[in-house]
Amino acid sequence: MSEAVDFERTVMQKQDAPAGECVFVAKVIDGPDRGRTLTLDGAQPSSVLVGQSPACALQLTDREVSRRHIALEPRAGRLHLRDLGSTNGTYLEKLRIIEAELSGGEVVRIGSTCLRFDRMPLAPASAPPPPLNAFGRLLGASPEMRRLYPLCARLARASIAVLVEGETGTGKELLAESLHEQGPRAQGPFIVFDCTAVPANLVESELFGHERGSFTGAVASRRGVFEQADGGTLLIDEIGELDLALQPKLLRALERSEVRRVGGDRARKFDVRVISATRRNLDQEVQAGRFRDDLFHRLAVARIELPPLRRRTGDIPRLARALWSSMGGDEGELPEALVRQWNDDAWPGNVRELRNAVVRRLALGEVELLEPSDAAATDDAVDPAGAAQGAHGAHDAHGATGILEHIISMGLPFGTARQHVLDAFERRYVERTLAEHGGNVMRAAAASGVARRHFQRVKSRSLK
Ligand SMILES: Nc1ncnc2c1ncn2[C@@H]1O[C@H](COP(=O)(O)OP(=O)(O)OP(=O)(O)O)[C@@H](O)[C@H]1O
Repeated sequence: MSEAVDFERTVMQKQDAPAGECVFVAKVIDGPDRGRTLTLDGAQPSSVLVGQSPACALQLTDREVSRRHIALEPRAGRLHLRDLGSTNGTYLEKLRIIEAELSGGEVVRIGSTCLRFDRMPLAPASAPPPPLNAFGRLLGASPEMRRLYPLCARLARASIAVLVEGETGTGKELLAESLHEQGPRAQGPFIVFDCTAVPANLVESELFGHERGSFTGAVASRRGVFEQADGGTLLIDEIGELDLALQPKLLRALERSEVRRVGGDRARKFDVRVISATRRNLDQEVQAGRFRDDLFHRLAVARIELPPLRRRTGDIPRLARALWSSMGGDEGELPEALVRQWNDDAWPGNVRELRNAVVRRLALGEVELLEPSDAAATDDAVDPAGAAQGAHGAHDAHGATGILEHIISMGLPFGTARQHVLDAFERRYVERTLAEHGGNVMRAAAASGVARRHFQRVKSRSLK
């Protein structure tokens, strides 16, 4: 392979392929598994794998192929191919590739195996996705979301372990909760454990519980999240962050359906459905030896990958309007121009970021009405760095800077100007937090980290 050209990160894409409903067939045309095929019809819940591991949809015996070598995912008439950090690389003709958009007819080499990818029109018998606009509280009518719903419905009824994958803010927790709510365990508890939310030395006792005196600070016995979730569902969030040393203990607990509290000697049985979620690419984590293959199999009996918001065709305006109404906004008061602007934004924080934008708009309406050109002029003068931000970050900065500029330009004495800024901040903070918590003062106070009475006082003062 001396003549191969290596790229740091390469996205190959043929320009001439027509989009549309189709299936892709991957066929091994050379190598020890010659003749084997894999059909990808887009009905898969997430990307499918090719490699030596039993987790792979196309399992190869080729020793030069990594356990998880490539991932394949049909996307809008093309096949997205991703190398999963393989040892020997993935080659399209002589180019070593990291990612590629295939449109059919390509031959890809992994190890000593050659795969040919053919694209075929979808048989007419294949029905279009059913016209569902949501699964539980997870909204979205894009084809990318709709194709997940039938699987979600089936998984809700089952009790098998599910791994939910997706970027931050794509709704992994909401999906897990919806799976719980739509299934037979709905009456049981839904417990969320976030592997990043507690210090590393406490993760074990949070998961499995502890007995009194088992470590400094263990003043009382405590049930772990498995015991708490008994009869219901446990969401283990950010599973990719779980310390390698703890992974065998979790595996054992799942295999035996029992936990032993830290410092305890009695095994306690549990009846829990486990859903795990991750922002990381767990295939790559397994490949890199940071996540155990056996635990992965236990957790990922089924996999669902939530697409990023930017890939959900038509969902941004729909979600914006639905979120606006659900938070008490009057229909028709969300300006079309703003919805169009949002539709063009990238939303790296996905639905969470869009939701926050809607909340902000509801609470701060008139501030965000600043014309972008006026705001940009002000912003550049005050904060040159602001101009370098992405469209979204810049937009965020304009609101705050706009208020400050406005107050400063009033020519008030320092003390009075500062008081105005504080008043404006308090008013907007209270409005926004209340809007985020459906007007419930108790929950808004808890989210703000202050006592309810204090929050109520600030609210009375600032919203009078
Ligand atoms: N499809 C959706 N419909 C309605 N609301 C959604 C949807 N997806 C996400 N949300 C909302 O966006 C916010 C973020 O969702 P969630 O916490 O489930 O994302 P996540 O993928 O678990 O994020 P993270 O990886 O950062 O933990 C929540 O307020 C959730 O209710």
